[in-house]
Amino acid sequence: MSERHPIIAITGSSGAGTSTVTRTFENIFRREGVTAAVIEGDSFHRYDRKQMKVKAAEAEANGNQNFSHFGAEANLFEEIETLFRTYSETGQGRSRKYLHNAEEAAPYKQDPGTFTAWEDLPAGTDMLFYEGLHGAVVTPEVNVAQYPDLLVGVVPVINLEWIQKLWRDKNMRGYSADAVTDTILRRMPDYVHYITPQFQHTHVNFQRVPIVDTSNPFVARDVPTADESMVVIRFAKPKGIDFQYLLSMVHGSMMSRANTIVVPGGKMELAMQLIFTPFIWRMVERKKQYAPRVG
Ligand SMILES: Nc1ncnc2c1ncn2[C@@H]1O[C@H](COP(=O)(O)OP(=O)(O)OP(=O)(O)O)[C@@H](O)[C@H]1O
Ligand SMILES: O=C(CO)[C@H](O)[C@H](O)COP(=O)(O)O
Repeated sequence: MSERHPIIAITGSSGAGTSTVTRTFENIFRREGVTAAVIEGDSFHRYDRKQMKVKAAEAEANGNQNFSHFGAEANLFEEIETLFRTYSETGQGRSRKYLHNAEEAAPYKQDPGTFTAWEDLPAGTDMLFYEGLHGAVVTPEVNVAQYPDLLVGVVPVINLEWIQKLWRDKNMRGYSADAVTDTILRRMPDYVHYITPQFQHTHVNFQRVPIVDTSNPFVARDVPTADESMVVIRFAKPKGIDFQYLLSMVHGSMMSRANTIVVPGGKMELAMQLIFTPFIWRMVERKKQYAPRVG
């Protein structure tokens, strides 16, 4: 935790919706005049696409069919921890990008599936914003979860997560349904060991729940829309959260537990704005108290 150089981390599986949530935060940042250094978790994969194929084949030859982008061996957990620690102490650090498709790769004149060079973060940012797979990872070797001042989990129920992943990987990244299904299967042990345990460290979880039948995600043609879903929002420490205010502002919301509010899917962005804008105000205020005084 750092008053001077705060960190927000949005953590979730592939296709969970962390990029979608990031756009909501970017709107809040723009409105509130906050500059954030935005980090994409995929840039902390250990291998580029070609190397990953080789490593997966080697693992398979040694009897491991579950080598995956969710696990410790295929990611640079230490570097994520170092980035968070360095930023919280100094407001600086290094990042790069993983270029998923031709569109992302074109501006860099690189091939899809490669990394850009490591670069220093821009100077003078108000906060670090991480979005990706491992923002709250804890293993015997690393503890990434100890650093963020605000740690948000994005976790649709699993059938919806798979539908979202299948839709995005087919339509935006050019993979076949069979290839995505194989990836989901290969990643399952790492999903259980590295992805889900993070949600016990997060401060707030957003769980999208469809209210239409998603019983066979592998044949679904469309992602259930916002109107076809509800969002369960759970606060690890509800003290200080003004639920009455949220209930009055978000039409159609209700409490399902003392620390859990449920909102219609179409109100997720509004709920996020109402919940997170005051957090960001407080972070900016605390940061200002530490700013060197001029004159
Ligand atoms: N709240 C939402 N309402 C409707 N659809 C959503 C919502 N969130 C995500 N989706 C759908 O899920 C797809 C995946 O979302 P997104 O790209 O945000 O995932 P991600 O977690 O960033 O994945 P990755 O980390 O692999 O890039 C989107 O293309 C969109 O179709
Ligand atoms: O979304 C992902 C993880 O969050 C991707 O699966 C990962 O970044 C690897 O991408 P690719 O298999 O296309 O090289």
